[in-house]
Amino acid sequence: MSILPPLSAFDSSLALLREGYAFISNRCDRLDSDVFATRLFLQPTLCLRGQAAVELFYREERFTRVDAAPRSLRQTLFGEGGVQGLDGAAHRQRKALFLEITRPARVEALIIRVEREWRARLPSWQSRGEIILLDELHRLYTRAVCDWAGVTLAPEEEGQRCTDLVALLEGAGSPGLANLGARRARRRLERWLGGQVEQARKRPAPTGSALALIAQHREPDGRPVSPRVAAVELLNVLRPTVAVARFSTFAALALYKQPAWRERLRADPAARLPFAQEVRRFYAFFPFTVARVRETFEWHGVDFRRGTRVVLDLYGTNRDPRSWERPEVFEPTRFVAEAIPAAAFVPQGGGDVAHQHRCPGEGIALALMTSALRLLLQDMTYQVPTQDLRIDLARMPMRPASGLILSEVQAVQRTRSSVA
Ligand code: HEM
Repeated sequence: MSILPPLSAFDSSLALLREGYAFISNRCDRLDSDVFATRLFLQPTLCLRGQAAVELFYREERFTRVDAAPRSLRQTLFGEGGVQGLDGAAHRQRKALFLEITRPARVEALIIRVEREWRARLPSWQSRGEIILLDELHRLYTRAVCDWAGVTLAPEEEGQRCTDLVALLEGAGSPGLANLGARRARRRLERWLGGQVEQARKRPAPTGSALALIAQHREPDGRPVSPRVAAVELLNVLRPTVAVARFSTFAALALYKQPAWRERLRADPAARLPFAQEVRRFYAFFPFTVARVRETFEWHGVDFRRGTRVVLDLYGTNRDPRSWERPEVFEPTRFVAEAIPAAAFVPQGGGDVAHQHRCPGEGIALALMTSALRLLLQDMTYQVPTQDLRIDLARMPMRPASGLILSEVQAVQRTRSSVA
């Protein structure tokens, strides 16, 4: 028996595109329920929000990821055959590869490259009147992550590869032409990286690089992954690392909006981590994540029928007033003072990273964000001119409209004592 609250619309896809990040929360609030049934893109769908829902969603015996994401996302954001669509032993083996790639020592090596690249670009930023931080960070992270991953990127192709990587993010959540552009970008990127995997199998790539580890990876049956699937997995490292540019830009935006925190973070490097955590909670990237019901079961009086698509609201969970005091206020100290329940804070998914689909890139995201804060606070001075900083919740992934324009950038001469 199901006691689902009724929703009047036959299909809610247009409402989803109109309301974006707020789509699930708006309905949960209205229906006073953490679960509701609807149709999205003509498929029956259950939408979930909140801590208890997160705990349910990450039970592997309840849900599968095979064939879960809509085709339009698989052909743009994720690719076909990657870790996101695997279950069980195949998933665990592939996931172990990502945990190897994102080990803390490797993340440190990435940060060294990013900081070197950032400092090298300061004179050019200084000579231009204004820069758009989001665009600059996309370029900078593309260069640094390719070098770090062992991927050859000629200087003349940096612009196009960066544009394609960003198109995967921007096009995935949009209908029409942008989505078509993202599909084309994926085909170009997979061809390019598939070629590099084939090369790496003949003449090994730098030891320990993501390219080398992925090229050498074996499936549970002992066979190597095909060059195309290897390219999908390499893109699963490059694309989201470039995407952290958004979180770093939001960190810069939060510094601008919170001048008192600016001073505090300058004086106290340890406060930068809780600040970055609050940026991940307050601003957002992935609105939702998706699975399908493995076998029919009942939860809170609601039927979860086998095969039904289920969408978990990450954004709404991170702002759920039952878990967060004054969730609409940007307040980094909540990450210092309070013990945060794991299922309440899910900007990059929940559950256990080795066994479930939680993002393996949280260490990279936090390290890149705290490094961006360090560079913005210590290595440069700049102004934030008047501009359109509004954030449109219907635009997925979200961004400040202007991309955050910085003007009058000046490099700060570093002395030994200024390096923290
Ligand atoms: C902007 C920062 C990032 C955000 C917001 C983000 C968010 C997410 C989310 C929401 C998921 C899905 C969780 C789920 O379905 O349960 C995910 C999965 C994943 N992320 Fe990230 N991520 C970010 C950065 C990274 C980075 C830097 C990497 C680089 C290694 C990465 C690699 C992956 C992979 C491979 C998966 C699939 C994991 C699996 O299916 O087991 N992500 N991410």
